[in-house]
Amino acid sequence: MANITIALSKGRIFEDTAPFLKAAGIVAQDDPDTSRKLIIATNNPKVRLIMVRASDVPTYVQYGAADLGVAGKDVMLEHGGMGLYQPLDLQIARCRMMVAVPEDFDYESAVFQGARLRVATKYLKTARDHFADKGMHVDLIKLYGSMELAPLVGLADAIVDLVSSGNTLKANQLKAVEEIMTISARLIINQAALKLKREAIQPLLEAFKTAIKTV
Ligand SMILES: Nc1ncnc2c1ncn2[C@@H]1O[C@H](COP(=O)(O)OP(=O)(O)OP(=O)(O)O)[C@@H](O)[C@H]1O
Ligand SMILES: O=P(O)(O)OC[C@H]1O[C@H](OP(=O)(O)OP(=O)(O)O)[C@H](O)[C@@H]1O
Repeated sequence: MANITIALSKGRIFEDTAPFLKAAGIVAQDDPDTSRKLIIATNNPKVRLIMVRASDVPTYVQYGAADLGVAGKDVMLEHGGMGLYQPLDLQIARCRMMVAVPEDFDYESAVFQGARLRVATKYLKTARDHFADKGMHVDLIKLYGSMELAPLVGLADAIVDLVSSGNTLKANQLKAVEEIMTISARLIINQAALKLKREAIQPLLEAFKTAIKTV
């Protein structure tokens, strides 16, 4: 069997992917949340995990530094998906991409009046497409995290960010005003690797597919 490298990010993607790996007979030898190792061996000497930033997962897989990976739809939309197969929606790390504003901001009126809003986000492509579809002119401000802060300190009128429980919005006196799309994480595969290492990858793919219903 060929050697297989799987790119994951620590935290929820690693935790939610672990049951799928287990279903394929793969168990990590270290916990990435406590270990500083970036390459993690598994019980299978032919399979290793690499731990990268969530938004870097598709890049590692695109260039073949990893054969497989797990990445959110949010990340895939920003990346573009070039050179990648996305055969499975694993239905993990589920959340929603939303537009949010301060609780006392009348978003409907602002949209109706054609106000030019400043929108802070990490998700430039998704936000650009969303507001273009609505025919709205917005000024996008790129941030790398903690978007919820931007409207509180006058950096932006609105944000585009992920929402799950809604607790982060609530804790910062923000409200969701539009859902852009639902988000979940996908298995991604390097297209060349799938052809060259099909024998090793196909059983993994099958195990992941079966596990979607049970995990
Ligand atoms: N609150 C949430 N609930 C459920 N899933 C989420 C939530 N926030 C993000 N996700 C999903 O989990 C993925 C990984 O999130 P994580 O917080 O680990 O990385 P990140 O901080 O968004 O990325 P990066 O480290 O590259 O900046 C996201 O790409 C998204 O698909
Ligand atoms: O609706 P909630 O359940 O409060 O979740 C929403 C929060 O979750 C994500 O951040 P995350 O916890 O991943 O922090 P990070 O982006 O800084 O890693 C997202 O960017 C929101 O801030």
